[in-house]
Amino acid sequence: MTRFTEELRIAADPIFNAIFDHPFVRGIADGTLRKEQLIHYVKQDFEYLNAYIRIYGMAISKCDDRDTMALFNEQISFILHSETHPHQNFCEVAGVTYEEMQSFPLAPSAHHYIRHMLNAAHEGNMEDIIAALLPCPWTYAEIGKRLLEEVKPSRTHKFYDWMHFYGDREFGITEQMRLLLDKWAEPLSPERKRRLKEHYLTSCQLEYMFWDMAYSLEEWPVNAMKAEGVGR
Ligand SMILES: Cc1ncc(CN)c(N)n1
Repeated sequence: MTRFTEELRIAADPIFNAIFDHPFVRGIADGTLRKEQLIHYVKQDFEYLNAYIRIYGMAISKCDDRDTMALFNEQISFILHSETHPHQNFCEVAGVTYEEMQSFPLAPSAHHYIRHMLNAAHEGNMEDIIAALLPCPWTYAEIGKRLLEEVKPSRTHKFYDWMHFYGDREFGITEQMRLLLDKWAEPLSPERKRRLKEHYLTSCQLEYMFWDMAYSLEEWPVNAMKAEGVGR
């Protein structure tokens, strides 16, 4: 029998392919990203990962077993203490400090993505939360692995650390989340499974939009938020 999460991955294949071909991901491969694009990405991703941590916290509040609590707790720690490294890589290439990149208002696509995950967490159960969170590690694990295979970066490649960080690691958490989602989805009705697929595919689309936001330096249409420091 096909795993539920395998069905999700198959349905998302065109989105994964569009992400691999996106100019930001191509720019990591050939080292051609501009300073402003790296800066926009880090500012937005810092806020995105803060939200992701909070959503793990919401998931813990709905948990009734210690193993799952421990998994989410480890992941929070991983984001806080390790996922700073790929950000540092982008900051070094852009010639800025990480501290300067923190606490900026959200751009529209980052805002949309965070609100989508928060909605799933507020309105749904554990399986809704995992379905919305899963594309985050899964897409990056595949991007990292593909880039390592394609580029075979030498130590002097600008984004050597970024590629190794994601290419070497993220399949572990992806597989652990997949096992949970497969288990929780198994007894559910076709209607509920459709809803989970919708959460997952929407997050995949928003992963694409996040890359696009960073590449195009996306901002709100009227510049009235930045000056006020609002928009999170
Ligand atoms: C938007 C986004 N998606 C995924 C990842 C990888 N954890 C990330 N850092 N940022």
